[in-house]
Amino acid sequence: MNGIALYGGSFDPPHLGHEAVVKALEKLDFIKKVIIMPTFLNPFKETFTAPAELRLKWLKCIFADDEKVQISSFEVEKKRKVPAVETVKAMLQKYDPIYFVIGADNLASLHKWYRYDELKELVTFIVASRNDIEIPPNFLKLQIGVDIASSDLRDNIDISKLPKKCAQEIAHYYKEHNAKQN
Ligand SMILES: Nc1ncnc2c1ncn2[C@@H]1O[C@H](COP(=O)(O)OP(=O)(O)OP(=O)(O)O)[C@@H](O)[C@H]1O
Ligand SMILES: O=C(O)c1ccc[n+]([C@@H]2O[C@H](COP(=O)([O-])O)[C@@H](O)[C@H]2O)c1
Repeated sequence: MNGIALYGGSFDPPHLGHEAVVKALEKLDFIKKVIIMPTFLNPFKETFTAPAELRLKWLKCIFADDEKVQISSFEVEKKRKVPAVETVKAMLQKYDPIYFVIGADNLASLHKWYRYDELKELVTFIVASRNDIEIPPNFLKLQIGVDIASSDLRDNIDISKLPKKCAQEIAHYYKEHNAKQN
């Protein structure tokens, strides 16, 4: 079976940092496909700004011409918080091995993820560098140097930090739904 990178995230909104992670993954010769998995809601979060269906649509638009990328609606369709271990078990029915991709900021809470001891036996983690956070040597490291965060964009949308495709639509949505401005 083929090895895939499973890249989960809120993508609220998707930005150039996410695109850089995907492009870097595509350069790895052991990755045949990148599956982007937008959350309905991150298990550790209580809210989102853009609804899941919209975030899913934007990701499909951004990566429409990228044959190595697939956007999965698996978690969005569940309409609830889905722990990574549940998604991974479902994806393992079709793909093996699975490389689970996270940004380095997620390392601090990784041990608190639902059934982490089980999850870590099922996948190999690839950790994208971010903000000089140290990545322990037992993780595969992906060098990314894009200092952009969705939380900043939700506060202050900046079209130059969004992937070109669909940038106008995404920017328009966050301008309309910015809690700080409204
Ligand atoms: N600029 C970046 N460089 C490297 N990894 C990133 C970057 N932005 C996001 N990631 C990683 O991609 C995944 C999805 O990110 P997410 O959708 O949460 O965006 P975010 O910018 O981290 O959002 P927020 O600011 O709300 O935390 C996470 O694992 C995150 O750590
Ligand atoms: O499984 C868990 O308990 C768990 C807890 C927190 C985050 N995650 C996953 O981490 C990924 C990144 O989330 P985010 O919100 O930082 O983009 C996403 O796929 C989440 O479902 C998973």
